[in-house]
Amino acid sequence: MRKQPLDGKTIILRLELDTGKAQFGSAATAIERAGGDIIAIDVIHTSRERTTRDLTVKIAHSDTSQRIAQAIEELPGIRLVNISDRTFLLHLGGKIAIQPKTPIVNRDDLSRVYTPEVARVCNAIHEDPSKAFTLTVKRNMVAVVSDGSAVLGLGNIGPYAAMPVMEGKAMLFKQFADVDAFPICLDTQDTEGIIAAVKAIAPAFGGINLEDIAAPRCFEIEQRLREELDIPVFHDDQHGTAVVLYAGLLNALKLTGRRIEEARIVVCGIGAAGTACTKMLLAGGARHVIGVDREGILTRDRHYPNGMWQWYAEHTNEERISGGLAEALNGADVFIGLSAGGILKREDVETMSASPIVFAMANPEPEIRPETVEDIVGVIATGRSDYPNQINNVLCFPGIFRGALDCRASSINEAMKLAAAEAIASVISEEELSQLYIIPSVFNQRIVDEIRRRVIHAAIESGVARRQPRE
Ligand SMILES: NC(=O)C1=CN([C@@H]2O[C@H](COP(=O)(O)OP(=O)(O)OC[C@H]3O[C@@H](n4cnc5c(N)ncnc54)[C@H](O)[C@@H]3O)[C@@H](O)[C@H]2O)C=CC1
Ligand SMILES: CC(=O)C(=O)O
Ligand SMILES: [Mg+2]
Repeated sequence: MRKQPLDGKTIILRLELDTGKAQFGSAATAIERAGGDIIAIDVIHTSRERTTRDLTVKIAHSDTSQRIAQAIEELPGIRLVNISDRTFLLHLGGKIAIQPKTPIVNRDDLSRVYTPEVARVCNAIHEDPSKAFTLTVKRNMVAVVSDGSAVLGLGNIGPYAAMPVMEGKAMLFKQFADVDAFPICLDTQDTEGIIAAVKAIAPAFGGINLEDIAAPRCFEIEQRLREELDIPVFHDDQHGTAVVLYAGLLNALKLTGRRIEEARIVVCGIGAAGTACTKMLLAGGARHVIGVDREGILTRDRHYPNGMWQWYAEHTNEERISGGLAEALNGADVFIGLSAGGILKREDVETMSASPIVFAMANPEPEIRPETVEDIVGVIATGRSDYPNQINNVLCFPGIFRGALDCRASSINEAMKLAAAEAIASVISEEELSQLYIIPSVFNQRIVDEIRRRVIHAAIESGVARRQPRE
């Protein structure tokens, strides 16, 4: 079985028990019957009338916690105050913090980090704004900007609900590439409003990572910001995803003995990620790409009000195949899913060519679970950490920004993206390449350095580097 087992989840139940009415033993029995394994009990508060206890319970499946909650609700004199799981506990108070680099222990320190001495530094930057890169956090700071309109595959959940994802991205930047990143979730979904807000905050940042902004507005926002700012602006869902997908596909094609020029490729979900991935595939030589969205296959026989779809229809599906996902998949070699969870069925995969490549990249739920088709596919990958072959933009954005910041690039261009894709693919040697290992793990220590090195080289060669960093 290829699926890596999910560790049993630990939840913490806070129970309030009325003295006299409630029996703790009945709660313990109900929890065990519902599938929970009590591993610790803490008394939080006790009085004559009631007792509050925290029960740490191991569960094997996510739906067990709901069953436990229902079972407890039926017990007299016992109230379930809340259920927290370790994931929620980990999010308490957010996941990142800002730390000063030097302590302030006396007035002299205070005078230098703040007024009056800081004024000399301000004046130096006023005289030469490029000094902001050396004398402020700008040099190593990236804004992770979202409007909450296409958060993972959860859709338009808004800026507050988007924060945990953006904080997570900021953590990954720091953890993997020592880039200081800050989550900025904007309370506007207006294109001009987003552009204005990002331009207004740009002085503090050396780069802008746009995240989870829905198509088609993400295209204009990115293009305008690229034109109007002199720091890299990178829409991660487009380009980070495309870079990693391309790297993974190069290896999967090699493994299954296919050539990109001949492979019949179906891209499902023609939004931010699907569009950028297609552009990268076309630039890499793919000639038989078909795009499918909710309304079916995109074809040049139709006119689309969405300009990007119009472009897409004109540059793909030369054979003018029409219909839905089933028609597109018939005989296809590759499925690339960037759409929604669970939409691909085993019967669909059975109509593809022998040993097809299936990249089900929707998050958090892939288009199809690997265990459903692992016996009939050549390669399967998802965007998740709990399966082998994780195709996720986290493999790209830390390293590509590390490189761009270190050479103070004014933008992240096509040459740098291609360099990043080649860097990722190169981390796996011919001997290592296998069905379960077409893409390196995010924990592979070589990835960020390899991407950084090649991206800096590409930036210098293509003339966007403003500084030659030391190796
Ligand atoms: N693994 C990875 O690294 C990444 C995965 N993703 C995932 O890809 C998905 C799309 O992300 P974005 O492009 O940013 O969103 P988006 O909102 O820009 O695009 C999604 C597209 O999928 C289409 N779609 C939805 N349901 C569909 C269905 N049943 N059949 C066909 N098309 C359908 C939508 O109409 C839309 O055009 C999300 O689940 C996201 O989590 C996105 C970026 C990176
Ligand atoms: C991975 C990612 O950026 C997404 O699913 O939106
Ligand atoms: Mg994203």
